[in-house]
Amino acid sequence: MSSPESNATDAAKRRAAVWAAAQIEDGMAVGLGSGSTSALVIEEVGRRVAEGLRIKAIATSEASQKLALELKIPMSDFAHLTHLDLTIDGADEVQEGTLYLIKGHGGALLREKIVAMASGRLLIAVDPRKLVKTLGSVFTLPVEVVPFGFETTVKRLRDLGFESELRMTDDGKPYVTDGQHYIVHCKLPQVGFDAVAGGEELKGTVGVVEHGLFLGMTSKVVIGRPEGIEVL
Ligand SMILES: O=C[C@H](O)[C@H](O)[C@H](O)COP(=O)(O)O
Repeated sequence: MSSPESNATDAAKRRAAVWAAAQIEDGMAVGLGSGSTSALVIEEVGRRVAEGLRIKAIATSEASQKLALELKIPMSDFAHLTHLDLTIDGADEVQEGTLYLIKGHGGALLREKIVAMASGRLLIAVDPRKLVKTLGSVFTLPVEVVPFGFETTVKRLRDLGFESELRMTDDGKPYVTDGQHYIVHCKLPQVGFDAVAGGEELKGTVGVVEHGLFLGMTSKVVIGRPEGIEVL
């Protein structure tokens, strides 16, 4: 049985998701995010498509693509669309003030970043637990790495000062992303961490494909609250 707390979180996610999906206009090219909040967005988009909304969409993960197809959302790809009007996605952490994000705990950060970068606007839908004062205060930072020589990449990340651990599945194997890479979870220093400089350092590390810091990319954040929604 689900707890009152998880029911409240689910309701908050749904409220944010419904508001976010309502921002899509007829004729738009839309990026569909990944994770549990994005799944609610996709459900709502599917409902609107069934009612006649005409859009083309690109998904940020195999799971979101599958759900969108089941709901008969017209899906496209970057061979046919070079620009998206709006992407709606979730986040693991949203830093108050800067709207900097940590993303990727669902393992989808690389495609999410590619889709967000191709998008005119990035709308993030979250429940209130995702708001933080300091990035990394609740979640680690997922960093996507090439499997070959990942041991050496983890060592380089540790040498940079990040406590780093390879993400494993429940059956003890390395977690593999949709792009066939591994994920390393890095602990962000909680004092004096410069997200922009840190992001550049991570990006410049051999073996790193991408990291889950989304900086200066967010247009708006919608937070589902018990009494309604709040938009930042
Ligand atoms: O890789 C996963 C994504 O970045 C998700 O958007 C993020 O983990 C948030 O997921 P959820 O809405 O399930 O909390």
